[in-house]
Amino acid sequence: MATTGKERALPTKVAAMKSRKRQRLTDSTDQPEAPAKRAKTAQRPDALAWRAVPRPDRMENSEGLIGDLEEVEGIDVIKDDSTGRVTFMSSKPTPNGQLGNGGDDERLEDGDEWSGFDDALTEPENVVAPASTKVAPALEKVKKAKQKKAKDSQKQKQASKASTAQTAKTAKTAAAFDAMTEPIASEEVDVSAWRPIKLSPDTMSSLSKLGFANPTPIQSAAIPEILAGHDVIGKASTGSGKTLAFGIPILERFLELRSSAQRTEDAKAPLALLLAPTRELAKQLDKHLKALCSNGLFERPSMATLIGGLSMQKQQRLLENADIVIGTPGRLWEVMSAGQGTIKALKQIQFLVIDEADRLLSEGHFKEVEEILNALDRQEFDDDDDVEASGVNAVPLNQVRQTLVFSATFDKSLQRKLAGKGKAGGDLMSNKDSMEYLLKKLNFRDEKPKFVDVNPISQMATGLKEGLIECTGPEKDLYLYALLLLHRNTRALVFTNSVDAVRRITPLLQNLGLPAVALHSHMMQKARLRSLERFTQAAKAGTASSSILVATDVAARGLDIPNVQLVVHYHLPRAADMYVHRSGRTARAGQLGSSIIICGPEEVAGVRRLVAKVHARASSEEQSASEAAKQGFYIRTLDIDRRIVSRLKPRITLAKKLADTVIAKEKGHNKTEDLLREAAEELGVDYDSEEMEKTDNGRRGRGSKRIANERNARNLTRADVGAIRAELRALLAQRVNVGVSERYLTSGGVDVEELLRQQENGGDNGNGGFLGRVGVLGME
Ligand SMILES: Nc1ncnc2c1ncn2[C@@H]1O[C@H](COP(=O)(O)OP(=O)(O)OP(=O)(O)O)[C@@H](O)[C@H]1O
Repeated sequence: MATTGKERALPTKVAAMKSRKRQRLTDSTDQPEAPAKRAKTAQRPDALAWRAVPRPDRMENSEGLIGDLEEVEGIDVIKDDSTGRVTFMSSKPTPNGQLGNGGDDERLEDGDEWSGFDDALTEPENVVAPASTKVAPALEKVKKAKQKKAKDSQKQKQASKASTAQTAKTAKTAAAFDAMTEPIASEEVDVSAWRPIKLSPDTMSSLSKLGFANPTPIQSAAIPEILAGHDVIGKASTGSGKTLAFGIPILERFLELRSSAQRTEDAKAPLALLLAPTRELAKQLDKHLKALCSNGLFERPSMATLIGGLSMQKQQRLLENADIVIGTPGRLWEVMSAGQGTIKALKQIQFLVIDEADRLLSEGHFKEVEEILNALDRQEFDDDDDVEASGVNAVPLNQVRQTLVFSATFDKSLQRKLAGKGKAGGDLMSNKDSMEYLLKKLNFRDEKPKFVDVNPISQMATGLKEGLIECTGPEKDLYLYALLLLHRNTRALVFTNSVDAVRRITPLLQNLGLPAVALHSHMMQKARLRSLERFTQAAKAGTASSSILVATDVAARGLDIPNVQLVVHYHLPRAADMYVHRSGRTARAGQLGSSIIICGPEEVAGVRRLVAKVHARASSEEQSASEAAKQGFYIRTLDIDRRIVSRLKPRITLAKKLADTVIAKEKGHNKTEDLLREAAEELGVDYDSEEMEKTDNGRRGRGSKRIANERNARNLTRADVGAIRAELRALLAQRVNVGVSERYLTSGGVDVEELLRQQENGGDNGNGGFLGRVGVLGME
């Protein structure tokens, strides 16, 4: 194939890239023509209008090995399969300039490599589209031509059908996030309490429309420091408004630059870069900030949210014009390193925000975070602009930006150091994935960033009540059921430590007539969103119906789901900070909520220590756990009347049988797994940590018994299953006599809370016969 002189000079790798690109271009031949749109003539390749393009950032350090890159637009590459001959057909622009000129209408159609979320979720309607498309434009154009040609009448019909379904899906998926981030109020409120912070009238009016009458403590404390230009490390309890603590100053700076016309279209670089550990949290940041900016009369900042599952090209284009960039480290690094001039643009950011900082580390994102930070800090000069030679004193990049780090939890010893009370010295760089190391890498511009800790005594929300329920391992399901029955008409989040436990408990609760949905990391992204949507919709509706989300720790951090009143730790959290984050899904934004741990008798002492540690003062980090416990916080055991719980047992037994049947049949087809499982059983070892439910102190749990149950369940016939179902239905409709009066519990119809309220108000046996003061589970 003939090539341009320049192209011949390229190394093999780049030539191969081009050749791959062209190979893909030949696909256009299998689509019907759209003659009205173009007039084509065969051209010699070297006669095509090749145009130089900048090298992707990742290739910048190629030390001259890679020659110039070029691209060409508006051509079709036709390959004759029989001769292998390739012809380049140039396409003349149509009179309205729609083909090959990067016009708006084309942009609306591209980026169709949807894989995960819907486009509407990521393309903010206020984003001004880039004037020219720099990313692989030839490929883009031909793809669009291909789409246009493909619109024959039959396909059009299918497309319109699909698009209707897609629109519905888009709206639905978007709704899941909407629900998570719904502003608290939509009526304007008096915001005079914000005056001491000295915000602009635009921001004040936004806050008023959001219904946020008062700043939260972290907002009061952090915003002035950030506005004064300091680096800030912010710690505040879960649900306390940390997002706007950094979001408001970013908006303020945006408005300031806009009004002083410093931020012209020509010199536009992103103002802020926000890193979040998960896709859900990145989307949530996006929604919170949009909500803040959407109520004012000002022009909103453009936002680009870079997360996996979406078209890279589209994200790169969004980035070109973004004021605020939000991303998960993996995708952000991918986009940064493949982009052209992206790193250079991001070096100019004025704010770098690390949200849920400790989770970034626990999610194993450290390497990417490190790459991003290194790239942002690398000082670069034009080829002939050697610093030493020129004697130019460049402004260090970290001086250009403020760094803001936020979380609800920080390691206690780190907190002490940040607060200036820790021991000096120590090898900070030795523990490479520690928070301390991250903070070192962050290269703050202040010698000492401001550590804003608005809750040094407790990391827990003030409206949170905590308690524990003591029962043996095999009784956990029973007690969970009893607890959820007692909390009918509430939104409850049940946390487990394994995906398998979620898979088992969810159908178990559903069989018992409770509206449970599952959320874990092995679910497809769309299924995760669907679960969240079902849960949040119920939560948002605020109806009397209950709603239960059974989840792994994937849901533990940051998610702002409104109106969750109860968090249950079915398994003990693996670390103290996880207890804080899980419990933080309730009692948010000044509301009330309960967090209840279900644990075995042998675990109680450990649980008490864990909870006491969480409540212990940051300054007393060196004290022993028992000392911390003595300090005051003592998590109470909630008494549940065992006689009553035992009456629920037959229901649980049947519901478990049913759930086991479904699980066993699902697994039934996997012979290898069975063989491995049985072999492991014979050897008396765990087959898989997720398959074999363990007790939380690491001892072997009920795995063997469950395998036997599953085997039995697999052998059940359809008639057997039908009989169990009928038996369970009958049981669920029956009274569970509390032994004191004709009170009863069922899975439906009876409002247990009402029942117990009556008892509290002087009904027979004021103690309820079932639970001690159930309204707050004895936690008043
Ligand atoms: N000043 C305010 N007044 C009332 N509500 C607020 C205020 N600021 C934020 N909120 C609301 O409080 C809720 C919790 O805020 P946010 O998600 O920022 O908490 P967070 O501290 O980041 O929590 P987490 O640590 O769990 O991530 C949100 O729904 C938010 O809209």
